Amino acid sequence: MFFKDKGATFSKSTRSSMGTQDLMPRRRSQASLHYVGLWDFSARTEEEMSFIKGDLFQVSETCGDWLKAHKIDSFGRIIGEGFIPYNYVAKKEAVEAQSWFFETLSRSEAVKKLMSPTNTTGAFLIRVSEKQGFKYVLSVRNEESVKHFKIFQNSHGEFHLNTKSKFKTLEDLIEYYKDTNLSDGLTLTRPCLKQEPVVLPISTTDAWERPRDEFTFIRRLGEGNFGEVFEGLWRQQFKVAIKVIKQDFMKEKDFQAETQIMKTLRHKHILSLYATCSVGDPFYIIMEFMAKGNLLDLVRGAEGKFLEVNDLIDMAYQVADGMEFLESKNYIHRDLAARNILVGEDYICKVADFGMARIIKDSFYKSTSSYIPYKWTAPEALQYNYFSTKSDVWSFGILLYEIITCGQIPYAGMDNTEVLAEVSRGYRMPQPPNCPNMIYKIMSDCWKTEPSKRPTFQNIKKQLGQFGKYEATGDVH
Ligand SMILES: Nc1ncnc2c1ncn2[C@@H]1O[C@H](COP(=O)(O)OP(=O)(O)OP(=O)(O)O)[C@@H](O)[C@H]1O
Repeated sequence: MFFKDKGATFSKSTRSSMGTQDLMPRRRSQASLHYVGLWDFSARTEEEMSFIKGDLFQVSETCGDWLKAHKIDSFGRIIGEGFIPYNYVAKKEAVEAQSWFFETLSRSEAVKKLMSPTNTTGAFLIRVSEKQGFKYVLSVRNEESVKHFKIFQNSHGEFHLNTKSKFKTLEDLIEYYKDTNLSDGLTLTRPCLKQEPVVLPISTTDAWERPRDEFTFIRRLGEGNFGEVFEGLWRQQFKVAIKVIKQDFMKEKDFQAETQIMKTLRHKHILSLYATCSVGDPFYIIMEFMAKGNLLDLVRGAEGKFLEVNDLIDMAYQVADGMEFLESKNYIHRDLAARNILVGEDYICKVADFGMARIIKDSFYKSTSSYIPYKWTAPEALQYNYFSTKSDVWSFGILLYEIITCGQIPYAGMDNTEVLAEVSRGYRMPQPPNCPNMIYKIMSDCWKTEPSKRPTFQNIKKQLGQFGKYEATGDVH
């Protein structure tokens, strides 16, 4: 039993199951931090704790996606304890608890959220920017478009859009621009509506290896070299993607080890792996479902025609963000390409299919040339099987080419053998029409023969982050 008595410690089994998430970077002691519930949450197990919006908590520890917390009343007395999902709460009195604060959100995600039919002109949100020189961006709906304003912070900690009007807090800035013209008569009205976050059906104590009968197949989404992918439901309630891999292709002994690592790689721009079914044939890999499918089909299709260069670069930025994370974990993808980037609602892009190369039998992956993505693979990887983060950087250059050309096949008209021969002789694809010089420069740097001369993903992300149009208000900063 857990949490029946106030002050009870977590049971051994709970702790050991948390151990699977110990590798996650988020686990740390959080003694006495106060949190507030943003949504109602119903506990599904004894370890979890139900709460309603507005409830207060003291969080003592973070364990992956869960917080170990005490519920407190307005006098600070403990009235309950258990695990709560991190995305249902925020630090009290912190900007995170505000309805208009959306944390790290890319430009295209902000646009999609604000353009949803539930919002009208003046709907706004504040998002965190990783770009240099400013920390926050104010994104505001203006009829059928969205305007983005940089929020600067001076050495006194004051926030401002221009040099005239400065504010102690972001709340003050928002109140001011509810009555004051931002640009062209635009003022702030209501915060952009937030969607309730999703909680995994898996609890803190469940194992990652799941019985097959927990999954129902809905429809086939596509087929790759090593199996099919289906949209499905987990325990009849939670939408997932199920990758079905035939055992013939699978290096069984590496499967558990590799998927174990993949499960710990949690990042906004990395596709989440939820569970596996590896008892019997075929194997299932249960993943996050991405409503808009793969990036290559998206940029080639009808929606691609409406995407502007800024939107395309924003997608590349998101991929670079995910890859920077894998780079920081020294994790090599080996098959980075637009077909392996998946796109969700709000155009969020996530790097997928990482680690697959390691769980597919070498006889299929290496010696069968039709499975080798020649046009995406760095020369040293093709010739000497030398894969590294820098060979991923090479592939990113090709992916950037695919994105900016809305899905053209790289090295058009050349077959695999010609590509290898030409690239080894120093040939590189020319600058595509409509490709900004700075983007072509990044591509060319990714394709340097000497791997160490190629940029890091951290650097690529920084360069891509320089792009983006911002509005000016009043006295331009
Ligand atoms: N998590 C997911 N959510 C939504 N659609 C997905 C998901 N995973 C895959 N798909 C769809 O299924 C298709 C096939 O995926 P799969 O990973 O098997 O093949 P691939 O990436 O095209 O090729 P391969 O992995 O064999 O090199 C994808 O192109 C994509 O459109």
